[in-house]
Amino acid sequence: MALILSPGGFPSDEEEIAVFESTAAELTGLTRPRMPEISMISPGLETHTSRTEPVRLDRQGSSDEGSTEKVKVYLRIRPLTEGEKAMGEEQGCVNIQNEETLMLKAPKDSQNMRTAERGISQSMHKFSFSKIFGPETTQQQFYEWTMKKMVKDVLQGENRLLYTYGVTNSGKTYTIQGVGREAGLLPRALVSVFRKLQGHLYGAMDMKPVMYQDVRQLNPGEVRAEEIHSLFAFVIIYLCFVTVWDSGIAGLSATSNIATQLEDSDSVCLEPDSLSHSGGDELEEGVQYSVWVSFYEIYNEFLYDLLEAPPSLQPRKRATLRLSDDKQGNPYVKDLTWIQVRSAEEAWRILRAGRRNQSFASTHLNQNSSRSHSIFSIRVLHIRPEADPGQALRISELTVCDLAGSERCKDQRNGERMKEANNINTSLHTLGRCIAALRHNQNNRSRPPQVVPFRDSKLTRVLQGFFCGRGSSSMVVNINPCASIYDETLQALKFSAIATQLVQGPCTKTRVAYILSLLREPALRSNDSTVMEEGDSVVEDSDGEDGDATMLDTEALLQAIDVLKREVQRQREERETLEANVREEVVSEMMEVISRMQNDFSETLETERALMEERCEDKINNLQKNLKKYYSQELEERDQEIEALTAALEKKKEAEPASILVPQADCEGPRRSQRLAVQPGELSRMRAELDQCRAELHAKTQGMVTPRLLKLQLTIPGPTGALTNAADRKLEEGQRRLRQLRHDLHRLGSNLQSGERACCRNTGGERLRQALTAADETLAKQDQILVELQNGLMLVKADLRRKAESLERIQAARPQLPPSGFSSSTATPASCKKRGHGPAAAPVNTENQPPEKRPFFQSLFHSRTPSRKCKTHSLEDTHVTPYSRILRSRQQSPPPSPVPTPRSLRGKY
Ligand SMILES: Nc1ncnc2c1ncn2[C@@H]1O[C@H](COP(=O)(O)OP(=O)(O)OP(=O)(O)O)[C@@H](O)[C@H]1O
Repeated sequence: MALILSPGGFPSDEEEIAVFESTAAELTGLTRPRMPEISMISPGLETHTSRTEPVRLDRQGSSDEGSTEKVKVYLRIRPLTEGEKAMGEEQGCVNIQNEETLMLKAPKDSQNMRTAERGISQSMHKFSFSKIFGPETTQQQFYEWTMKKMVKDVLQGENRLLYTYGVTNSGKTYTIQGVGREAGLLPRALVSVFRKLQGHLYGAMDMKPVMYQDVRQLNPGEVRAEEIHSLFAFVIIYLCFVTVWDSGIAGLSATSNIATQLEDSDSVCLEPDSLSHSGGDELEEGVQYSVWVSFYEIYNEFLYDLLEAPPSLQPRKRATLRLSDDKQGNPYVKDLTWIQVRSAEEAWRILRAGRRNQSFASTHLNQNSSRSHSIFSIRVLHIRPEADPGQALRISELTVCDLAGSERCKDQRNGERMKEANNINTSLHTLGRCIAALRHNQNNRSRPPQVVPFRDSKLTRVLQGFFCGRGSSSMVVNINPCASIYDETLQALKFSAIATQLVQGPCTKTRVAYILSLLREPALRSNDSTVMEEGDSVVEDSDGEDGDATMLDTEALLQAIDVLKREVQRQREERETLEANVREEVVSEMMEVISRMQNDFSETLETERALMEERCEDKINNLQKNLKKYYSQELEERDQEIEALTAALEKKKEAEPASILVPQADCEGPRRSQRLAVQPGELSRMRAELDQCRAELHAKTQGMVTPRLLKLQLTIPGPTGALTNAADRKLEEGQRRLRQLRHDLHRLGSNLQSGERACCRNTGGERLRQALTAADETLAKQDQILVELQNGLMLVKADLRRKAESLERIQAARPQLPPSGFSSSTATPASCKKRGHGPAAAPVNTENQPPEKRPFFQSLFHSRTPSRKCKTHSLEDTHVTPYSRILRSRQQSPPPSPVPTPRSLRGKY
């Protein structure tokens, strides 16, 4: 935690947005949103006492306490010490403008100034108080203004609370207890009380305050025990027995040292002269007073009795006290020690003895810092011994609470101090929240009240009664004008600003008047004629609003109770009806709101949907437009390309001699060229491969022709068997190469197919596909022809073998003939001419060759078209189309090689 908790739950400086003026501080949102807690204290009216039951007494209010009177908040500024001045703490940050107004000006090194420089908060703050007391104010002056009237009120039967609040080392303890001859408020109040009660003290000890604010009639045994207890306590006090208590938390050494210091230095002088004499003129005639005191502290959210007598001399762990509620739900400290005192000195000594048990410690700001909230109470029993012996008329109380100083947790170097500071700040914070909630409820009476979080800390729980009608409270704010603790001082003043807005809780007198008015109400009495009649007499006896309930007789009071019960019942029913109506209204309003929200939501949804649809449509239209544009551009480009290719093809066609083109190739050429042009890279590669194939095919064809011719030449003169075998080998090799070529051709066909596919996607694919199918069919036909040619070849080979055999036989028959006669290149031209077909064709062969086989053999190497047979071989190599060349290469492939069927090829397309 970096900064001290703001007790009132105020926003930090960073959150401030305007000049802070205490009287205008708004305190909304400080309480938790839960159902209201019933915190009003019912005063009760019982006056009958029994000897065993606790007695509930009424608290009579004074005439000057109205329900609209603001809570008194006094500001006291302590003087700077010489040391502090020397350290430059005097920077004029605290300025008294007049008796009620204080101006704070942030010193340059303060957090407030830093935030002010950033424009987040203001550096000047104005606060209003009931009265401001400067550093020069004496203890006597301060008492006169603050406590004197409270003492008077208490003796008249009222309950009063005075508590000090401020940063540590700001002078709270000094104000309450004083130092040396500078007696504080409490010793002065004690002196004043006993002076006023001089001659009016009740001597017996048979009545004792118990619980919340009851009186217990003691039996003789209890009286004796009480006397022994008091005597024991006094013995301890008078012997100045220094009992060292171990709080179990704070540690021994600090406590014992402080106790010694108190004993040595903190001897407040109760000088009679210091108090202006005031007799007991205002006291009731015939009433005697019994004065009891108690002293306890709240340390780390535990309650410790500071007047508990030690059972042994050994230090021991202190017992904690419990908080309990009486039947009416009023909180009280259970088993708290109450000691009857007969003089101010006795009371003062008890206070001093209790202080030895209090938790003090040395902090960096205060060497003798109170680490707990200490609460000293004086209860006065008002007794009429003659008129009503053994009964207390009423009980009143003066409580003085010295709150522990708030301090920044981060300043604590010790872990225990840190824990203490945390608890102190938390309880002070809760006190601030309670005050804020009370103020909110007072300012907004028409609205349901906020929950006042009294139960959130022990401190607020024990002080709850003073804020809820048990009595009135006053607050003393102590500040230290040191510049170094300016930020903490500012927070303390903000907290006090809330209290200045608080109105005192309704006094008891108002309630009595209310009860009496109920008895006078004819409407209430109409249901019960008896009550009305008897109530009339009550009304006659009563003195309007100022009437005293104690003046009524028992019967009247019983009837009043009945009336009140009915009134309670009526109010309860009214409230239930009101609640039901409110709930109904809330529900209907909520339903309206929900339906309105639903409609709004549907409208919004509809609008959103329309908007989305519109956007989507726009997007689709844009997309369509773009696609259309893109594809039309693409098509245009393709068309242009096709046109260009067609033009180029036609041009080429015109340039090429038409005679060398096969019809199929003629019709297919341009289309294929178109495809090739579409895929220039791929098709040029294929074209190159085709050319290569063509070259190879040509070479093979030559290779095949040559062996055959050679064979024909050699069959006649040479050993025909060897030549035939060599020719066969060559033929087989040629066939193998042909197969390879066929395979290559097939691959090329696949490539062409993929190229065509790519081409067909964007161009007239269907037409191309049809053309290819037609080409395939042509290919198939050519294959068929090829097969036939293969068969023919086989026949030729067989014929050749036969011829070779006959040649051998002839040679065998004519051994004188030279064997090289036919094979020599110098063979007689006559013999050659006889054959009519060049040197390769032997006359025997020609004669033995079946006449129909020759065209077949020739067709193996030439076009089948008779009109083109006249074309030379050189033209075949240079001018035939690639497709016709491929076809021819297929025709030359041997029969065993797999021939692709038209069906299988078609399937590929
Ligand atoms: N009005 C004053 N005139 C002279 N001295 C004062 C005055 N107020 C306080 N002092 C001195 O200031 C010092 C701190 O005062 P005190 O112990 O009362 O502070 P405190 O607020 O009770 O601190 P803590 O909360 O830590 O207990 C003491 O030495 C006290 O004597």
